[in-house]
Formats: sequence, C-alpha cells, structure tokens
Amino acid sequence: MSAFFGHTETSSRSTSELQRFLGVFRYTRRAIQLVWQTSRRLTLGLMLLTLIAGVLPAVAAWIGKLIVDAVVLAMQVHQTTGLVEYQPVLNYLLLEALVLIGISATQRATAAHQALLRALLGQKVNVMILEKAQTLSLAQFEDSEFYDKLTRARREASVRPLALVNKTFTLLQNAIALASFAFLLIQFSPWALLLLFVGALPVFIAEAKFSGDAFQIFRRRSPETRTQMYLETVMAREDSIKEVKLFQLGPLLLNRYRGIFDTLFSEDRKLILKRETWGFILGLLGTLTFYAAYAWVVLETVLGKITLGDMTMYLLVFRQGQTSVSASLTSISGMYEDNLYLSNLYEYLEQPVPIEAGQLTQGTQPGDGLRFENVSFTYPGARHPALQHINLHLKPGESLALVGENGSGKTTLIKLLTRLYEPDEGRILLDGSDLKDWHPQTLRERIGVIFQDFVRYQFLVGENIGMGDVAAFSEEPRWKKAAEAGMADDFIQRMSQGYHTQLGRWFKGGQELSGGQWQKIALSRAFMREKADILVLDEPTAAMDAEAEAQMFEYFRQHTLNKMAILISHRFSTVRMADQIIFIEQGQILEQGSHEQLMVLDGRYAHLFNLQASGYR
Ligand SMILES: Nc1ncnc2c1ncn2[C@@H]1O[C@H](COP(=O)(O)OP(=O)(O)OP(=O)(O)O)[C@@H](O)[C@H]1O
Repeated sequence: MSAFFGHTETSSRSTSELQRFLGVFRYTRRAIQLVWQTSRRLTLGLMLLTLIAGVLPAVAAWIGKLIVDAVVLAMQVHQTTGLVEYQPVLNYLLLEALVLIGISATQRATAAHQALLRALLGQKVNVMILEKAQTLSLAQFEDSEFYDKLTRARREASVRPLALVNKTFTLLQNAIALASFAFLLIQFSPWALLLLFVGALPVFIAEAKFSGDAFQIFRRRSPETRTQMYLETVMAREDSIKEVKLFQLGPLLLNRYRGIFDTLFSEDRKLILKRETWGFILGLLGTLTFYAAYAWVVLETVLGKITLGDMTMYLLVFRQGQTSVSASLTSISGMYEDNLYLSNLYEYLEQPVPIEAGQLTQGTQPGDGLRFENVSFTYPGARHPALQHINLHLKPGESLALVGENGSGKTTLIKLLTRLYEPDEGRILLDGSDLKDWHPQTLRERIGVIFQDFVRYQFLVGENIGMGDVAAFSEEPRWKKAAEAGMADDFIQRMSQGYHTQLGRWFKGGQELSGGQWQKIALSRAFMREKADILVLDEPTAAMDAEAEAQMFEYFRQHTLNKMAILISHRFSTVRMADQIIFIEQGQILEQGSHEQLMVLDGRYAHLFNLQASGYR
C-alpha cells in the first residue's frame, strides 16, 4: 500500500486529508439546488424512480428464492405422491417477470429524466457563466489566471452538476438496495454483511485517490489546454487561415499542437494505467471475498441449515450487494471528482465583481466638459506606466486629436475615459464630477466609442449598425440615418439585400466587406448613439482612403457641434482639423495646443507634420 500512496501517513495528516476529502462534498447541496431550480418536476420524478429502482432488485431476489423453494417442494410432492403442482411456481415466475419489466421501465424512465435535465441544466449553467462574464471588468479578462478559470468552468462545468446529482441519486438507490439486501442477508449472518463491505473498500480508496489526481492534472494543465484551443482556432478559422496558408505555418503550428498532446497524453497514460492496474488488483479482493462467501453459503446448504432457495437468494443478494457497495463507493469517489470540478465553476461564479456605486446623472458643473487631472495609470503586472500625469480639458463643442507613436498610450487614455480601467492616480471629471461618481448607465449613454479593433459582428448589415444603440437596435430608419453619416449608405444600397444582407462568412449567404467598408460600418455604429455627447474615434479611419477620412472628419465636426469629439489618427491631414491636439510620447504629454500653435512651437509635432506633408507632395 505504501508504494501506492508513496509514503506512510501520520494520523494528523490523515485527519486533515479526510477533512479536505469531506470538505469537497460541500458543492453537492448546491448542485442539487441547481438541479431543483432547473426543473422541480424532473427532479422529483428522478427521486421517485431512484426509490423504486432501489427496492426492486431485493424484491426480485426474494421472488427468486420463492421460485426455487416452490420448485424443490413441487419435486418432493411429485416424488412422494406423483402429483404435478405447476401453479405456484408459474405464479412466482409471472411475478418475477413483472418485477423485471418494472426494473427495465424504471431504468428507461430514469435515462429519459436524466437526458432532459442534462439539456436544461447545460443551458442554465452556460447562461450563468455568460451572465457573469457580462459583469466582469476588462482587466479580469486580460488576467490569464482568471481566464483559465473561465475556460475550465466553460469546458467542464455545464455537465458536472447533473453528473453530481445523478451520482447522488445512484448512491441513494444503491443505499436503499443495500439496506434491503442487508435485511435479507443479516438473517444468514451479520458477518456476511461485514464481508460484503470490507471486500469493496480497497477499490474505493484507490478510486478516490485517482480522481483527486486526475483533477489536479486537469487544473494544472489548463494553460496547455488553452494553447491547444487557440492553435485549433488559428488553424481552422477563416480570419487567420489566409496568413497560415501564405506563410505556410500549417506544419509548424500542427507540430506545436501535436507536441502539447504528446506531453499531456503520456501523463494521461500513466494515470490511466496506474488507475486500472490498481483497480484490477484491489478488485480481486472483492472477487475473493465473494467466493469465500459462496463457499460458506454452499457449506451451510449442504449441512441442511438453509434451503436451496435460500442459497440461491443469498448468493444473488451477496453478488448484487457487492455490486451495489462498489457502485456506491464509485459514486462517492465520482462525486468527489465532480465536486472538485464544480468548485471551479463556483470559484468563477463567485469572482468578486467590481462595484460601480456611482449615482450621479448630472455633474456639479454642467457644461464644464471633460477634464483629466494629473492622471497616471499602469497596467496590472506591467513594469512601466502606460500614462503619466495627464492633464487636459475638453469643452462641449470642441474636438481633440491624440497623436503619438505606436504604444505611446493613446488607446489607454480612451480606456480610462470609458472606465474600462481606473486611474491609479489623479481624477477624470465630467461636468465637474469624478467619473467614479457617475451612474454607470448615464455615463455609457453619454459616451460613444469606436475602437480600432471594433467588432465585426456576423449579423445583418443593419444590425451591425444598430448595435450602436441597443434601444434602437432594430429601427431601420435610424440605421439608414447613421449609415449616411458614416458614409456607408452608398455601398449598403448596392448590396444584394440592402440593409438586410448578412455579413461575414460564418453563416449561409454571408458577404464579406473590405477593410474600409467595415470601418464605415463601425463609424455608422458610432453615429447611432445620438444621445452621446462625447464621441471617440480610435483610428477607425485607418483603412479608409485619405479623402474619405478628411470628408468623414469634416462631417463629424459639423454634426457634433455641441458635442466633444476625440480622434486618434496617424494622419496629420485630419489631425490638423481638430481644435486641440495632444502629442503623447511614452505615456506623457509632450506638446499640447492647436495645429497653428504646435507648428509655431516647431517641436515633434511640427517635425512629423512636415515629414508627412512632404511625403504627400
Ligand atoms: N491590456 C494591456 N495590458 C498591458 N499593457 C498594455 C495593454 N494594452 C496596452 N498596453 C501597453 O501600454 C502601452 C500603451 O498602449 P496603447 O494601446 O495605449 O498605445 P497606443 O498609443 O494606442 O498605440 P497605437 O498607436 O499602436 O494604437 C503600450 O506599451 C502597450 O504595450
């Protein structure tokens, strides 16, 4: 045994191991609650079937005994009197057949209940996972440890709650069956009962140990599993296959994919072989105890202490009892495993959600606009700050352009403004009040943002635009108005089904758009937000031709008279149109002012502007 467990355990250690083992069952109650909430009728049905299925085998064994005894009696009667008494035996046979039909009907009904519950529960848990995802912050999604938790929860947890409940019921069923077998067996000898339990114990201990190991492996390897999933996506998705083909990345990626599998598989193989070998060896103990009991019962029958009917019954009861004990113990160790997996689901569901406690729907100085006061921010885990001591003021009706090299912090500034992250230092004020104090809903309604990596929804063209304002998601006249502003109306009109054309390649009849066309869709989405008075465009025009970009920005300025507009662009021909320009370098404001002021300053902005202008000449 010590080779199996690797070391001898001290008693205090075994106590804490036992506590840990029992502690893991705490999710059983919650899983049952979850199943109960999913469907009371099905859960009750399942419980009832469990009870019936628990009692019927003992009844069948009891009738079996009556049949044999009736046969023996009939044989004796026939030998002594010559009479043939079929009737009692036939009656018992009929009864036994009915009980067996009952058993098979309960099995089918149980399977049907389980299948229905599985579908309902899978959906419920998936919705819970997705609902929770909506409440989490962007920073949580970017944290790889948290992301692992989410992946683990999504992969396994939707089937685990039902598995756990099924096992709980199986345990209950086996416990009932065992109680009824025990009732019959104890009349033979209490020792036989003890033998029954002792024979099954080693298998159980092995099972519990190995399921714990399997879970630890599952948990530890989730980064590898995630890499596998990622490689599958890269090699089999339409948006990456282009590059994979042209760069001939297939073999390289496949090799990496195979490599991960090989490492994981060799670990799996070790565990499987160990599990099954020990299962067999320890299972032998069970077989041995069965044959010991067999010999004992046979001996008692030969000695005439019990009838032939009793012998058949006891043997049947002992064998089925043994199956029930090992099934119960396997259920328990399986429950242990399911509980471990479920702990993962609940760890995810109980992940603290950032509290957005603000209540303001109006600022203390309406009309003051947007202010950054000494704002600094470092990404979690990053060594250098992404933004440092940012100060700016943008009044209603003004436009601001952010320029700077790649990675200088422009998008980060927008992420802070939209509260996807909180500043580490300083404050961001809207109409005189800290963004933190604003009601999140009001704030979201006031800000319209299109990021450079905006989402290309595989929905209808119109819906892609409608996404900009969920309240008007399906309002066709609004789609059109926004599309006109975003310069998308022309090409949409020319599409096969106009605003009802399906976009993307995922679904039947979907049409793909060019990069610039997608950007026009994204821009139109921004124009859907009629109520928003802060409009942010983070390089949404990079794929458009220069003329379209200038035209768009001009339109944008005209239609955002009392609004605040923030634009990130690498094109100085557009940037120059903004009232205020901020040049950011390595997270700090290097230069700030209007185009004219910055040109007079003759610094970095003027240098880059002239560089680009000479390129155009
Ligand atoms: N989610 C993130 N986690 C950690 N660091 C990040 C994250 N996003 C950006 N950074 C880092 O913060 C810095 C600023 O990035 P940001 O995206 O704000 O640059 P940018 O000025 O918008 O660049 P570009 O012109 O390329 O869009 C960069 O050094 C980048 O590596």
